[in-house]
Order: sequence, then structure tokens, then C-alpha cells
Amino acid sequence: MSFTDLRAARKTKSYVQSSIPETTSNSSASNTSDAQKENAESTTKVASFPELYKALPSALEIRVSETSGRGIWTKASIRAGTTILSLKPHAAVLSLRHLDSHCSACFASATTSELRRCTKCRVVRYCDGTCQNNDWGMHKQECEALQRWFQAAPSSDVAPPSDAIRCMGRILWKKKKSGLDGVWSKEIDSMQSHRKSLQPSSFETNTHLAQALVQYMGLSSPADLAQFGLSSAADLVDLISRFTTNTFAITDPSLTSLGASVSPIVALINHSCDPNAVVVFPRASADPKALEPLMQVVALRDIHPGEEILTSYIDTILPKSSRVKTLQDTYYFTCTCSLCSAKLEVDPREALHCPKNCGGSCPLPIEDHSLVQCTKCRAPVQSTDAIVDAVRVGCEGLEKATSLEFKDPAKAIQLTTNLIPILIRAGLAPSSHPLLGLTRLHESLLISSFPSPLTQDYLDDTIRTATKVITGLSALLREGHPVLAIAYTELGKLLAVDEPSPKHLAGNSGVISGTGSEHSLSTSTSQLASMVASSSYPPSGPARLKLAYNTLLRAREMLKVGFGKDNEGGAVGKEVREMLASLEKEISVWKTGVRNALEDMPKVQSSG
Ligand SMILES: C[S@@+](CC[C@H](N)C(=O)[O-])C[C@H]1O[C@@H](n2cnc3c(N)ncnc32)[C@H](O)[C@@H]1O
Repeated sequence: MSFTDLRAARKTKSYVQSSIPETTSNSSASNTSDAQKENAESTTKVASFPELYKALPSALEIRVSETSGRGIWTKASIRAGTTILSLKPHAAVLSLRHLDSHCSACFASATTSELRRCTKCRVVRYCDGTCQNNDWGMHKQECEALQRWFQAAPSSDVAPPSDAIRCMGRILWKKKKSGLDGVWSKEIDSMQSHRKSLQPSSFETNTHLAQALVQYMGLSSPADLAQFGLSSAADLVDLISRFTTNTFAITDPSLTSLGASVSPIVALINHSCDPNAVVVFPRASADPKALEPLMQVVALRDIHPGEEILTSYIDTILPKSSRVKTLQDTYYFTCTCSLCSAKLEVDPREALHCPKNCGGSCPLPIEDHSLVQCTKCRAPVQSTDAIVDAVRVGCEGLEKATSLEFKDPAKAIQLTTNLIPILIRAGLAPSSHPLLGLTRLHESLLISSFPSPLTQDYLDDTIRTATKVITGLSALLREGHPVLAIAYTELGKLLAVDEPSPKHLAGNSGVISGTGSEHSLSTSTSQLASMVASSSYPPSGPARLKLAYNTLLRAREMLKVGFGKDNEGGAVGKEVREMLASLEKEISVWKTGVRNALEDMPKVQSSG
């Protein structure tokens, strides 16, 4: 058992003994066998808190493992696309960027003028009085705290506190309101903390956060802390550690991050870089006002009885070294999942095309002058130092462009435009890091900067970029993964946009070279990869419509997995169904037009 395992085991003990991690002594699990015994007993002891986790369906159970502490296992078979858990988070807040464009209660998006702003704090906005009333229990004290925050601010342009601070504020006020011994509070207190393992840098960050939280909540003495079940500043740092380990990003149905949320039940799920389930917010509840934001855990593949439900805490398109670092820095464990322990000859996240184009691939060289060759034809890769340099520059550029995405999109797009060709010339496969990250960012920048009027070249360039994103993602993600489903949806939508100056009207038939006819417009990854390499891609006119239709059909199937089949892929699934219906009409109008034209043709010929 590694040190990390032992540490995870200790955490299990702390939960089992008191359900309040901060009271655990570090010396209580001083050796591996003690820890193993304690973990073995934990399953029974978890059951001794029957009042907690009532929302867990009976087909699921909490078990404790030596390596990862508590987790959720299934007793029944679960089919891909099944919604395993569906619940409202204990607490949720919008990030600063979305406070003016989304309702702070149900998280629906709207224009700023459609939303009603709270007249007192002037920070949060709501769809209407119903949403405002629904949120009042949470917002009441938050509202006073926000007013205090601005009164104490040195200038009028000070931003509200970060989403982490506002979310922790909501948690503490709700704990007090619902009773420190109540189920709600106990579930929050039972979430795993890594206070004792904090790195010095994280400790410093958490201490700063603690200071901001104290200021925001207007706490000035230990007595003030006691009302929230906290007895010292160390308890506050512990709350922050628990928050960091157990927070989920709230996303909209297209996976744009909207803010932060905490759900103690969903936080019981352990991590895998090759997950069998995913956490999404499909926005498909029957009563959006009261139930949203509804958090759902959906099965990405069939899961068998006795299997653990595992989601990914991080972006799995990243190479192993980045995943290991993030998991260690933020979650304090070393991942031993099937992907991390697989001995891959070439990881598609770090792959080069064969220099002889034999169809094989080569691992990325990791240092200058390292010897790499194609795993199929054994052709050696030349100029490895130039490739290493290109990757380094690409990684730095990706970081910079990501930080500029909203602050200075023109600069960000300049960076992605310059860097992508460098990495392509270096031979990186579309699924390789940082090429895939840059291509995804480039697509999203192109879409958000659509010129008015839109030009054919700009639209076609965006379509080519979206196609390359799918080619890269398909090598890494399971069919039906929500990220892939949204990528197909984006491409389908782009293909369905009215062409500003259609090529087919300028004499181009709209048939893609290499595909023969519009009937062979397949959306398989290999077909998309060969299409995007052709100079006549994307097609124009009817062939484009047909490709849009096929792409959206594929997206609909994937959305039904990634966002749940019960709700037919959530809000995006619904939008795609509507688009398919209107494309069907467009295609049939076009077919009728062609038929009529063909029927008219002989008459024209005979009269001539
Ligand atoms: C969100 S919690 C998951 C539930 C947690 N196991 C518990 O007992 O409350 C995240 C923490 O669980 C542990 N964990 C999650 N996945 C793990 C894994 N694959 N291997 C080892 N530890 C893991 C780590 O300590 C991590 O910080």
C-alpha cells in the first residue's frame, strides 16, 4: 500500500468514526494493517448513519475501499445512457461572468434585460418572482453580506466575491439554518477533506480564501464561527479543503461552465480517467423553476452489478503527466485507473503521424534528440528537437490563449491561428496535446467572433476546424461521451447555417471529392478525417445539407447517451430534434425541386 493509499484509508477511518473528518488524529491509523482493518469495517459502519444519503437509489450502495475511501457501487445492471442519479445540489452559485446572463435560482440563461436584479445587493438576477422566492432562503443572508462587501470596498468598481467564497457562504448559512446536527449539515461535514495533506502552496491559498470568507460573512470572533459549527480558523481551512475536493462545475447543456456546486452524494463517486459515468446538467426537468439546476449522473457505457460508478474529475483529453499532476495537486491521490496503468505503445494524446505517412503513428519525443520511430513501419522521426520545441511553445500558447479567451479574444485567436499550423507541420496527430486543446479553443473563438455579415470563407474555416476537433476527440473519448456529442452538435449546426455565397451556385456540384456522391456523406471519424483533408471540404448546397443532417443524426444518438436517454439528450437533444425536422423539410423541398426540374428537362430538350 502506497503512502497515498494509506492516507486515503485514514480518511475513511475519520469518516467512519465521527463523520466529522477534522476531529481525526493523524496517529490513529499508524500502520497499513490498522488502516486495512478499519476500511474493512467501514462498510458496516457507513450503514450506521442511515439518516444520511437518503437520495441514493436502492440499487446503489456506498462501499469503502482501501485505496479510494468511500465510493458508490451498483447492485444492478445499468445500461449506457441511464440516469443513475438525479438531484439538486446542496448549494450552487453562478461564476462572476454569468451573474448578469443567468438566473441565480434556476440557472436559465436570458438577456440581462429579461432578468430581474435584486434591488438590494444588485448582484444576483432572477427570471421572475417565482425564482426569486425559490432562492430567498439561500439569498437572504447572502444579500446582506454582498451589501456589506460593497460598503467596505475601497472603490465602487470592486467585483463581488469569487464563486468559491459565495458558495461556501451559502453552505454555512444553510448549515446554521437547517441545524448543525441535521442531515443536511452532516452530509456536508462528511465530505472528504485533505486538510492534513495540504501542500504549502494550497495551504496559503486556502488561508487567503478563509480570510475573504470571514470578511464576506462579517465574522469577527471565534463565537461568530461557532454558530456554523466551526471552532477555529483551522476548521475554516478544513471547510475550504473539503470544498476544493468535492466541488463540481455547473455546466449549461452545451457544457459551458456556469459556476460551482456541491452535492455530498455525487461527491461520494470516485475518479477514473476512463470513467463509466459522467456528471451533467441536461436541463430537462419537468419543473425547471423549482428543480433546476438538476445534476445528473449518467452511465456512459453498460455497467455491471458489483462495479464501482466512476466519473472523471479532470479533462481526460490531457496526457498522463498533466492528469497525474492535477489529481495529485487537487485531490491528493495517484490514479491507478485502467488508462493510467495501461502500457500504451502510443498514447493518442501524445502521438505523431508516421513521417513516411504509412498510416501508423509514433510517440511524441519527450526530450531533444530522443529516438522515436513509427510503431508500424519503424521509420525514424527526424528533428525531434524541433518537435519538442513546437510542443513546448504550443503548451505555453494554449495557456496564454485560454487566459485571454474572454479578456482579449482577438489576441487569443491570433495565438491559436499562429500555433496550430506549427504543430501540424511538426507532425502532431489531431488528438495530441496541445494541438487538440488549441483546435477546440480556436473553434470556440471563431464561433463567438462570427463577423457580420458572415462570409463563406469564415464559415467554411469554422466548419473545417470543428471537423478537426471531432477527429481528435474521437480518438480519445468513448462514443456517446457528452463532449463528443456536443462536438458533433456544433458541427451539424455549422453545416446547417445558410451559406453566404454557396459554391454550388457558382458551378461547384457540392459533391465532396473522395466520397463519390451525396449519399456517401458518412459521419464516421475516418470519413470526416479524409473529407477535411480534401480541398473541396466542406461541400456546398444540397450535399452540405445532407452532411448537416447526418451529423445531427449522429449527434442525437450520442446526446441520448451522454445526457441521458430518459430525457432524450436534454435541452440540446431537443434542439437537435427540432433542427433535424426542419432540415428534413429543406431536403425534401430541394428534392422536389430537382424532380420537377428533371421532369421539365426532356420537354426543354425535345422543343430544342
Ligand atoms: C470527491 S471525493 C470522492 C469520495 C471519497 N472517496 C470519500 O470517501 O468521500 C474525492 C477524494 O476521493 C479519493 N479518490 C477519488 N478517486 C480516487 C481514486 N481513483 N484513487 C484514489 N483515491 C481516490 C481522493 O482522496 C479524492 O480526493
